[in-house]
Amino acid sequence: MTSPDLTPSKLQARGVWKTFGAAVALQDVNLDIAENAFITLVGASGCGKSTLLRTLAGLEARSAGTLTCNGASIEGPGPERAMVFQHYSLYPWMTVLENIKFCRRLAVHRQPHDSASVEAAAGRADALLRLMGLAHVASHYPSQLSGGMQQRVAIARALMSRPQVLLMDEPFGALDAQTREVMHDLILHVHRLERSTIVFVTHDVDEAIYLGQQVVLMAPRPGRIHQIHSVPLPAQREQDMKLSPDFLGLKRELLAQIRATSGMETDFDLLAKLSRAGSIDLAPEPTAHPTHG
Ligand SMILES: Nc1ncnc2c1ncn2[C@@H]1O[C@H](COP(=O)(O)OP(=O)(O)OP(=O)(O)O)[C@@H](O)[C@H]1O
Repeated sequence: MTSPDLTPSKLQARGVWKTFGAAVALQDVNLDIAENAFITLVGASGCGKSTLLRTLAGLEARSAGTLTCNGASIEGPGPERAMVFQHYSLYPWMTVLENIKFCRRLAVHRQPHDSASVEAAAGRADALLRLMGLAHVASHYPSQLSGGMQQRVAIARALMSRPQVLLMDEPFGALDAQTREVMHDLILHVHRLERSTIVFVTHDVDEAIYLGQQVVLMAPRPGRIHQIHSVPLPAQREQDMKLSPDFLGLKRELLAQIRATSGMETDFDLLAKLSRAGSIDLAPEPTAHPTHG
């Protein structure tokens, strides 16, 4: 993860802390994210994944340390960084196309613009509609779309201003398993095409491995980076790879680390404990066979 000094990181954290009163959400976070990387953040609930993402977005101020994008200190949101949330946050009274163009419209109002820039924006919106498979619903309203479609609109909207960095907070968390798989391949395609740097938060270890070139495993109380794993899979992902020994080996290791760092008990641990306490008997009673005399 650490880049040589000659190729500066796109995003860099040095000694970053974030506290909420007595709670330490981030403890001494150091991270280098290279340009065009796809990084996933995974870990038990409360380990600081969202807080780290929000500080990178500039939505949350850090308590200590330095955080840079392109070498410049992050002191708030910026046009080079876009965020996608789990809940689609679309404007219900706008069509799909209007939603996608909306952020761009805000930006244009801040700058002098000419017909060429407006035309370029229209071309970009059309290209994103096609890329995200939304061309046939351009004039629909969000309530007429499935959850997966709504999230595609939210991603297209985030991409409209050509951000260099896409920060995604459990964007597929509310989708069903099949839709998630489609979205995984779509976001990998978007990453290849747009050449953006993506930081993606998830609870789901399979999702973290399938999408990430590197998986940053975080641990709670205090929130911190536990270990950074490189994903030993070919760059061009295919769904079948989820059954490969490399995938399953990393999955096993990540799950064990999440359990160990969170003090989480599996259902089996809990059953074993109850059994030892005498509250439950796991061993089946030997069945008494009727004797036929
Ligand atoms: N605004 C806030 N005020 C107080 N405490 C907060 C706030 N935001 C986060 N925290 C605390 O900081 C810690 C990290 O929270 P965070 O939401 O970043 O974790 P997470 O790994 O994203 O969790 P989850 O996976 O459950 O979303 C938690 O203990 C949380 O309670």
